[in-house]
Amino acid sequence: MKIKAINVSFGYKDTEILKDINLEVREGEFLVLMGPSGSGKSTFLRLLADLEKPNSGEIIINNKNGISDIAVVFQDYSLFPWLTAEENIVLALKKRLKGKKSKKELFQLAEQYLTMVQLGHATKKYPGEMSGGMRQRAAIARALSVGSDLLLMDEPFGALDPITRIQLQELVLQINQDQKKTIIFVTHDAEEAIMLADSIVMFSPGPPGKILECIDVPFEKPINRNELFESREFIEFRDDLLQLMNKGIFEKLNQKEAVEDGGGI
Ligand SMILES: Nc1ncnc2c1ncn2[C@@H]1O[C@H](COP(=O)(O)OP(=O)(O)OP(=O)(O)O)[C@@H](O)[C@H]1O
Repeated sequence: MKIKAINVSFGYKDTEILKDINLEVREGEFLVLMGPSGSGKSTFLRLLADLEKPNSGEIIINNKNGISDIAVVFQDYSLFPWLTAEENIVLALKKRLKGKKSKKELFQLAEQYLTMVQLGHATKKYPGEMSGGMRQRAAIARALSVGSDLLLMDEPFGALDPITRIQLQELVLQINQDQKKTIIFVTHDAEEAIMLADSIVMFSPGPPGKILECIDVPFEKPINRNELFESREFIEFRDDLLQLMNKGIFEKLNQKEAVEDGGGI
């Protein structure tokens, strides 16, 4: 799985949303996208998932399994509410396996995916009957069942309580490591970014959003969360990351004020 964005720009009508995005993602890499609201992170995921096309530039995704669908997990809405957990997964499997498996085999496979995310006990539950954490586990199982090497995740844990969030971070780290999936993950949370990422891409405030910097995370996995959070290296790294994000925001605010002052003359 190789992913490359070359001079990618994208906009709606008269607004440029992303400008000159150049990025290369290694096979098996856990890449985190950070940046202020409106910097185009979700839009960039939509481009990677082929839900939008760039206005210029090129996105190259070489999916070695030959799967054309790319799995996406959003903060919400990744499941059909009128289907049970297992039916949601069977639907994805049906699309992928196109008549190669019997109905019984599809349901068995769905159960395996749900067991993988510790939801083996909840196969018959509807999304509305599950907690937020369970829904996101099911959404991850559904995404895995698509069979793609690439998993795109758009603030998937933003609405979860801290303990569930930590449990699900561990789950995606395990998926990245054990199943060698390449993961591109959007978050606003610096600690989450550092825990998960091999590298972090910081977007500047849009529009148009640009890549401000690409930073390698210097902490070796597996990370002991408690030890890391108490270390000076971590605190300094996190503060630098937040400073980089704030620098972009302040520059943007200053530009805006300059334009408004100029406009008042
Ligand atoms: N369908 C659309 N039509 C026009 N503009 C849009 C559309 N979708 C998004 N935008 C604009 O594109 C810009 C980038 O939005 P996007 O959701 O990609 O940002 P983001 O960095 O993911 O933000 P957040 O962190 O708040 O999720 C925003 O200014 C948004 O208003």
